[in-house]
Amino acid sequence: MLSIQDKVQQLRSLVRLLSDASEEVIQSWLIDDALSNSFEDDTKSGSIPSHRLFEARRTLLGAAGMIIDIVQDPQARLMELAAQFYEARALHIAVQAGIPDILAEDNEEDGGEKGVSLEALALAGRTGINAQKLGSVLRCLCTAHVFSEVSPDTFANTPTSKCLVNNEPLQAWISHTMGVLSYETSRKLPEVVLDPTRTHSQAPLETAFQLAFDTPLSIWPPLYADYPWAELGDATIVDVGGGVGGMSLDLARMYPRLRFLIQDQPDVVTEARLVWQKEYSEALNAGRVQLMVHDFFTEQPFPGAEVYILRYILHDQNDKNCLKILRALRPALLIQPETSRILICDQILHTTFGSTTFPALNAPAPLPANYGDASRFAHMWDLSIMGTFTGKERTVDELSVLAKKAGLRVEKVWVCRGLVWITELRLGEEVDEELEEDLEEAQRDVESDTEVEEGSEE
Ligand SMILES: C[S@@+](CC[C@H](N)C(=O)[O-])C[C@H]1O[C@@H](n2cnc3c(N)ncnc32)[C@H](O)[C@@H]1O
Repeated sequence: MLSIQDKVQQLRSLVRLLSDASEEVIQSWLIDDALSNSFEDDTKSGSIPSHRLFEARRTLLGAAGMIIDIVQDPQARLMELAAQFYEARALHIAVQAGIPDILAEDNEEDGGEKGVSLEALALAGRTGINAQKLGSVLRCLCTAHVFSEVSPDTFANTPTSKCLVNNEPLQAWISHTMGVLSYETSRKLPEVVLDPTRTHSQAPLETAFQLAFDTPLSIWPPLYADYPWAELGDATIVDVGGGVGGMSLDLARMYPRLRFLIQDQPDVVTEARLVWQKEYSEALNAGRVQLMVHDFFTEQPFPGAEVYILRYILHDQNDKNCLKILRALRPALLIQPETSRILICDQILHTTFGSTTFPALNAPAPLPANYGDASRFAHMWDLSIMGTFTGKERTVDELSVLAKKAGLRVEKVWVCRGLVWITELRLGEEVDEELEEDLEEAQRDVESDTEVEEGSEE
């Protein structure tokens, strides 16, 4: 329990941090504006902030989150947290009803300042939603700055909701990926986490997703600026479990010298070929891009490449499967160990305690080591993954352990200015797999003996 003096000191130091970080943000805005690096664009999702702005923003968010925690009444804060899904539901509804687009359409000539009346929004040809209920939904979101009530019962877009206008991918992500898949999955999460049997299951098909959708099936649902791709010259990139090659397609367009080999399961490779024929047939016809069926749990058939990408692969898998995937890749690094690398592209989960292996990643005190509020989405996403795949987002310390067990090592964490970072692995010391398996088996024996003994005492 903090003494009043400690609280006073903490709050003062956080407010100073907030003020310094705000000044950094202002300076970045002014520099961007002077360089006419469209200020408007910087408020839109997807644009990459400067390193300075990225750092200042996460410091600001982390400090603001801590200030709220210190200042708010704990019971009120917990109640707010417990009910936060209503805000998310309001956003799902507003997007599903097409509110941002309607507000933009009706306000084209006056730049959106005047707003649209609730009555007009509720019309059958627009949303057809009861005006009073729509008002409650929109006011909930106004409170979170997503829309603004510019005069009584009249609403307009804000810079935040403008980001949704004509933005089909983001609208689909909010209304479908989050509003249906993740929301329904999250409803079943307590049933899995609190169930004495299900809580221990690592089976990919025994998650909250299967419960939520009453299905035995699984689902399979960017990083181009902050890794030195251009320095790779005409290197070959093997996109392991590359899907239809979305990441390779973007990189191939941006870096015309790079070559690609996309590997996936047979059906996906067939679909990938159609996608490439439509999107970038020249690369396919010139042999710059090749497609190949490969099961990533088996030894990599294309050794000696400079880069092996694993994007959104490991976070779908439990530790045992990750180890299999990494071990299957290790022999491919033996041919050119000084240049070959594995790039893991996933969110790096950062805890409030911080990393012990990569302390440079930790935020400076008094912020939580993960920049607190700046990391909230990563942790929510971790729960979403847990509910869907029995996979997990991992910390760099957890990835280091996996890498070591696979005879690899973490060379560097590339902090990309977005949600997904790149963890670069290089060849490490060979691990005696048999010895490792013996040790694991012995450990399992000890654990089961202990369970029996505990059981017999009861
Ligand atoms: C979440 S998707 C990621 C796709 C791609 N890396 C991306 O970032 O867009 C996972 C991919 O792994 C592929 N996959 C699943 N099991 C596989 C296996 N055993 N061998 C190869 N690919 C596999 C799936 O078909 C899917 O394309």
